[in-house]
Amino acid sequence: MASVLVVNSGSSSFKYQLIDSESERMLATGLVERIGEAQGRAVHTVVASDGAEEKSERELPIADHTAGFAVMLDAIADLGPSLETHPVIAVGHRVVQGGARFFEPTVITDLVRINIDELSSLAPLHNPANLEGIVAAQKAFPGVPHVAVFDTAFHQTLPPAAYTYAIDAELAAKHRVRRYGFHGTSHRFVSHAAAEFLGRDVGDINQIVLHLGNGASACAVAGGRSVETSMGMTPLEGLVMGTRSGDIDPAVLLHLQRRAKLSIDEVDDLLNKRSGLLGLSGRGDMRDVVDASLDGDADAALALDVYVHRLRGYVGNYFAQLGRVDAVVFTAGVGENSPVIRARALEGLESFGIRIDAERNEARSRAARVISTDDSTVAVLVVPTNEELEIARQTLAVTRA
Ligand SMILES: Nc1ncnc2c1ncn2[C@@H]1O[C@H](COP(=O)(O)OP(=O)(O)O)[C@@H](O)[C@H]1O
Ligand SMILES: CC(=O)OP(=O)(O)O
Ligand SMILES: [Mg+2]
Repeated sequence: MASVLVVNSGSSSFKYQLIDSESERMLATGLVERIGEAQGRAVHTVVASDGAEEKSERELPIADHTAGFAVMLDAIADLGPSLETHPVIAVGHRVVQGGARFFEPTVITDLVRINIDELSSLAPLHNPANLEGIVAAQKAFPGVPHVAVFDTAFHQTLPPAAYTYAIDAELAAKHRVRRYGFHGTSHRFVSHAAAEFLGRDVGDINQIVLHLGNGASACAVAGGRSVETSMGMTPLEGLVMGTRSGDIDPAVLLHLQRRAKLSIDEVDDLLNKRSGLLGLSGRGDMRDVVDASLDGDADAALALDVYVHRLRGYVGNYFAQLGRVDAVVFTAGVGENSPVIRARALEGLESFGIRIDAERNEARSRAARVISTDDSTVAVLVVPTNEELEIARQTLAVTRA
């Protein structure tokens, strides 16, 4: 039974999944992290057909992504699954920025690699890392097609009114400054899964999808098409995130450069890596912020207030953009696991047709579920995302076409 390898590369880490190409079952998943540091770490989990998981962990220096792929291959050889029984027939890569060039999953040729590299200026934190993963994976699996699946692709349907920044039009066009939107693979997967759960045709309903992970974005999906989303030219715009500020008055950056004498790189680092929940509370992980707030930590409480305030603003905005909303859907780490954030995001919105059922919201489950009351006119759902499965599907679709 053939398999597809899905790779999601970050700057000093990559995550992977091996997925059976017929049954779509996850055969193994893993994480190689702290690449380039004195001590790296690799976690490999084999998933048996009954769902039982066997996890193993190694600490060792991992010089670069190529070395990381060798570590992954060793783990697979030592612990399974057997690549003789499950030969890898294609590799799917998450690529964050596809610009205005890539709207579809794309087989990676030399030219495509050059284009992804060239788009790095529009996603300086993500595309260089994605490319490193591609180069290393092509070395490790030379004989099979490699396919890039772009975070931006689902948002190709944004209307000009949603993707245009109100700045000098010529300058913007010259430097490709516009909103692209991200997390599209997740928004596509989740909006389709939500429609299926509701027994509705995705083309017939309007949804607000809230992808709340480390990175977070909201998406207004009308009839299966993205019509508005909260991330912009880069994944920095929009919601408050683990370490990213989200929306901010651009004049703040100018002020900090002039008055605090921060360099451009320091401002970049501040907004992307030292802001959001981390900047406000000293904690970037939502679980820690919620716990600290329950312990009476005032900074953590304010961080939550700011996070929820921004989120509610986007929900209201997208109600106005869509006119009619059939479902609000929570997904990703925070969206799937935090009843308190879900409740606070939508409390007091009865006049919008939203009523959360407290008991349903608190119930723990890994399956798609409804958390609104039966008389809520808008269905509120929790739908687990699965970007890797979506990437595997799109990868296979391209290679089979
Ligand atoms: N039970 C929980 N309550 C609140 N937040 C949670 C819970 N479980 C996970 N999270 C949060 O989810 C976030 C990670 O989401 P995830 O989608 O895995 O991120 P990413 O894929 O972007 O790395 C973290 O901030 C983590 O704290
Ligand atoms: C695009 C983006 O923000 O991705 P992530 O949430 O994985 O950081
Ligand atoms: Mg994620």
